Amino acid sequence: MNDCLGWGVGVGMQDVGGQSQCCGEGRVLGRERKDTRAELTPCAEQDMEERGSPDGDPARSLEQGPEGPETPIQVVLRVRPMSAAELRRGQQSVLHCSGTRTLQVSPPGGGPEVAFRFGAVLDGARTQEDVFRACGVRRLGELALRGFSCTVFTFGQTGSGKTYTLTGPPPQGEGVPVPPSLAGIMQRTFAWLLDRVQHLGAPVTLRASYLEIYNEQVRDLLSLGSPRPLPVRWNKTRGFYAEQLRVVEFGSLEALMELLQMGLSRRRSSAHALNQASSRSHALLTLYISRQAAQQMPPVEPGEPPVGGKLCFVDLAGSEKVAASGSRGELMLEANSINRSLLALGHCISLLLDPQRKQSHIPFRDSKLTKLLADSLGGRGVTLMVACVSPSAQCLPETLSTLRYASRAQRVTTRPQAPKSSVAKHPQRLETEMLQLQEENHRLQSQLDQLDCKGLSGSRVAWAQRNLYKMLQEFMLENERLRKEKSQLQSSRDLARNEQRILAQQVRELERRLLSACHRRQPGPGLAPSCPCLMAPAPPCHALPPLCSCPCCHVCPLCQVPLAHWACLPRERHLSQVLGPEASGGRPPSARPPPWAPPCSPGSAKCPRERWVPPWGAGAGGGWSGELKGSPPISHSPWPRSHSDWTQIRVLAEMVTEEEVVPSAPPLPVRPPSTSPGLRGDKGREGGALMFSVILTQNPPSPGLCPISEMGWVLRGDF
Ligand SMILES: Nc1ncnc2c1ncn2[C@@H]1O[C@H](COP(=O)(O)OP(=O)(O)OP(=O)(O)O)[C@@H](O)[C@H]1O
Repeated sequence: MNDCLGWGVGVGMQDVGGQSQCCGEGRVLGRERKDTRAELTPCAEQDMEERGSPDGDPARSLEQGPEGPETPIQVVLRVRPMSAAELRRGQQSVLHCSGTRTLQVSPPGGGPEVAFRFGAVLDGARTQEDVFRACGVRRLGELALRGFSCTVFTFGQTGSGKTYTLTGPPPQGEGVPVPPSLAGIMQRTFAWLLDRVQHLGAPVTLRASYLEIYNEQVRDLLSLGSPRPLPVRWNKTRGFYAEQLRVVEFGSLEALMELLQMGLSRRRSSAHALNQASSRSHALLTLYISRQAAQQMPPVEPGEPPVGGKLCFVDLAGSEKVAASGSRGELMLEANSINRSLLALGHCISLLLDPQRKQSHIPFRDSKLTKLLADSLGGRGVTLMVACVSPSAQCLPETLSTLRYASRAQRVTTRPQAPKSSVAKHPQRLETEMLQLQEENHRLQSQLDQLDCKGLSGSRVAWAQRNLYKMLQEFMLENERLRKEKSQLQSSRDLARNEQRILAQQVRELERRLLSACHRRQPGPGLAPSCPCLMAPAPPCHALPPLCSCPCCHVCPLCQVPLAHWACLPRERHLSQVLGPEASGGRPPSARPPPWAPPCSPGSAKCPRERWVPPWGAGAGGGWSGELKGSPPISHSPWPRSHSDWTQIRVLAEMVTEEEVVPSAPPLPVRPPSTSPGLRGDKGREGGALMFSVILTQNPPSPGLCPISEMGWVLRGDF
């Protein structure tokens, strides 16, 4: 039997050496796909056909563009014979091959028959050699020699004959060789390839790698030491690949067979109810074929694929119902891992069927298996799938599942493309590629940054939320505290304003009384003071004769008691200091300095010998700098010259504040300031009443000139 499958990439059987190996009918598979796409088609008797090159030379196809034409995954169905155990149990066969491409399923109990159509259907009577030929693996080998990336993978439930199909039965005992007739597709392909290479007459370098995916870990079956997990990486030129995978160069069939045996012996397998030698991992053996002598080949950069084509054999672990296989413990874990990765593979295949989805995201990254098969399934490879099923009625559900899976897979297309030798690249193309790579690098970097931001923003958001909440709480407490403080300050301010108002009244009253006292001492015609509020004079007070009975005079200016009940105890002291002995009955203030007055030596020029005269009254020798607006200046000096002057100010200040005022240093006036703090008399209200204001600024023109300024005491108000 000749090879029976062909590929739309133009698997011309003109070989690399120019010899024709196989002639096909030249029917385009694209046209045939219409037939093969039908998942359930009426049975149609058709002989297995040889299909050769539809398009001729693949190199010509590649000239059509950067990517080859769309090529469907080829699917061959193999039905193994009933096993001895199944026959013993008297199980029926429910599968019947109808021609070379159609499988009929006859459910037990007389249900409706269903048929599946594939590229080739091989029943249990077919030999290993038949399978090898029917699968057209030699054509794949030719493509690999031309630089294409080709994959053969077996698929099916556990015990359906996948490993048998690819590598033949396991040895029956130690040292018992497997008969050559039972050799699987792989050994046959190896033999063909080595023979082919020998007859090429051109240098070819062959290398091999072998890995398994066991419990989602990639392990190197050809590693020098014990297999250890390998990371799966991706780059643009190579796609997904297992990093640090050992690639072994070989030059003979024996060497390659040894590598195969080495890998098979290392691969994980166990016994369960459905298979005595069940593979517990997916195994991938890859042959790298380079049309250059090893010496001519450029050194392989890390992450760079070996130059040339490749031929990959994938023996998938079987899907398994643990209830049926009776797997427990580790076996069950393995089964779960196997089923998960097969599910991911099936998902990718389903998505690849949708032409629109194919352009978008296919979740190859969902498992190591789909990563490593990404190029074979949806990329630039040429792919053959051998679906294996058991004919037993007991396996029918799994068999139907495999058939549906395979039917879907054969609708998946790839765009085979031969990798170019890096040395043959045109400089301009290299430059373009470099720019593309740089662009991609930037894009990936920005994606990574975004991911970082997102990834970090999640934790940062949580952190910020926690901290913001704490901060908010603190702010609320602070706010509450500030509110309380503010309301306290406001009430203090109101109190102070009240106090200030009262003090102002007191000062006014004092001024009036002082004025009255002065008038009494210096009586003159027509000088009787009139009340600023123009009311009639009030009855005499027990301390001072009130000037009037206006409301502003109803409070004692000294002790703030209503005048009618005035019993001001400190008035004597105040009055004696301010008004002199005539009013208080004691010593005059000038002769009796207050206790805070700075000491002065008798006879000193600065010693206040004269009696203090208020600015509004003529003084003998000293005076206050305050000016009486609207009146001629009374003071001889524009600035207080002596301690007594300041003393009087303090007395006034004390009377205003009702507190003792202690200057920090005695005043030493040197020169009059340009803008001096002072006591200004102002003619205030209508009616010509006298109003005075004391403005004591905190910024004296020169330090030391104003003791009150030095005290930092500021009083601003109307008197
Ligand atoms: N075509 C066949 N002819 C004869 N025996 C076969 C055939 N196919 C499979 N067998 C036998 O069936 C049993 C199971 O086969 P195999 O181990 O290849 O199944 P499998 O699909 O690889 O199972 P698993 O997925 O568990 O590894 C083996 O004993 C094998 O020799």
